[in-house]
Amino acid sequence: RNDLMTETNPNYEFAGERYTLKDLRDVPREHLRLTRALGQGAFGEVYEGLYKMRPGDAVEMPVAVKTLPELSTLQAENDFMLEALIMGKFNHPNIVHLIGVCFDKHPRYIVLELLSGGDLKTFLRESRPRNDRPSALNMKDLLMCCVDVAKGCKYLEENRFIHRDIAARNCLLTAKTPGRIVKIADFGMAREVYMSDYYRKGGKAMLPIKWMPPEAFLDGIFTTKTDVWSYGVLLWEVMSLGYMPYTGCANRNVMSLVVSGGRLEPPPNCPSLVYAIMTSCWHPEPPQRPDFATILEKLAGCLQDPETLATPLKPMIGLTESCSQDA
Ligand SMILES: C[C@@H](Oc1cc(-c2cccc(S(C)(=O)=O)c2)cnc1N)c1cc(F)ccc1N1NC=CN1
Repeated sequence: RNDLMTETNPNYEFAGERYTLKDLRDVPREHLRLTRALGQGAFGEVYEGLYKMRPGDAVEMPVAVKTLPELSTLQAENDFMLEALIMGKFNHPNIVHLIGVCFDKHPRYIVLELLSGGDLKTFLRESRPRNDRPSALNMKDLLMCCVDVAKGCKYLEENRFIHRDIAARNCLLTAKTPGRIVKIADFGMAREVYMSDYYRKGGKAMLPIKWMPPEAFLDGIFTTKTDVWSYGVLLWEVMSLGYMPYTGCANRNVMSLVVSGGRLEPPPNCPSLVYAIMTSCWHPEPPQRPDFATILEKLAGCLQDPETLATPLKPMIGLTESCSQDA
């Protein structure tokens, strides 16, 4: 544990305080049982598991375990540790809870609360109305998901933390059934699960271009208003029930489209009040974009508008190509 702290010694500043690894709860490896693989994460496999809180306990707590493979670079080790430090500092109902870490030896583990509803993008795609089954979701369900994510984003904004990768793929649900809560659950510029959403620009880090504002992909400028832009794209993902934004467009086409003022079209049946929030998040001038407190007020307005709530959900049938076809 200490050998990892020497070279780069990733101290972590959050809300004006400094933290290091010793602030994270140590989970004894022998109290952890990995049960099944959930999927490939950015670092290594992610497992579902059971954690015996106290040795004598009969009950075991379901957890998700991110693993770091033994053969990892020091950079990966530190990124992994930093992600644990980041998550360990947050304390909000709409942000995934870090239970602890096992960093005493390889493979290193990050132990998280298990959100058994799975990720938001998958949930939306599974919830699309089919002829044999009208959608199990209504407009209010969708808006409540958006409210949960906005509350998590507001907490990050208040703590001056820039997420850089707000997207449906990085949000999880406590359950698929009503009463579900959505949490922001990945802080590693996650290259989880949806590898294709990321774009390698100039060989540097993979970038989620379709969720980024111009000042970010042109000049590498990231502020809380970057997350506001991404949140607007997440709103579009939710209202389209999990479509890939700018469907069929290559990332470089999206960059030129967005720079020249092009924007995502409203998903079919998207209430105008909701589309208005999206477009306000996509203002070319970052300061002109709303903050998350304002976004929450606008969403509350949508939830009080009968016409908006009464809007039926319809899956995207014929998607209009929103980007120029030329290379
Ligand atoms: C790291 C991983 O964390 C979790 C995944 C699932 C989870 C993910 C998928 C399905 C189910 S389940 C048991 O409900 O079928 C639970 C449940 N809880 C977690 N804390 C994660 C966080 C995200 F924000 C997005 C995707 C993933 N992954 N990583 C690998 C697969 N998903």
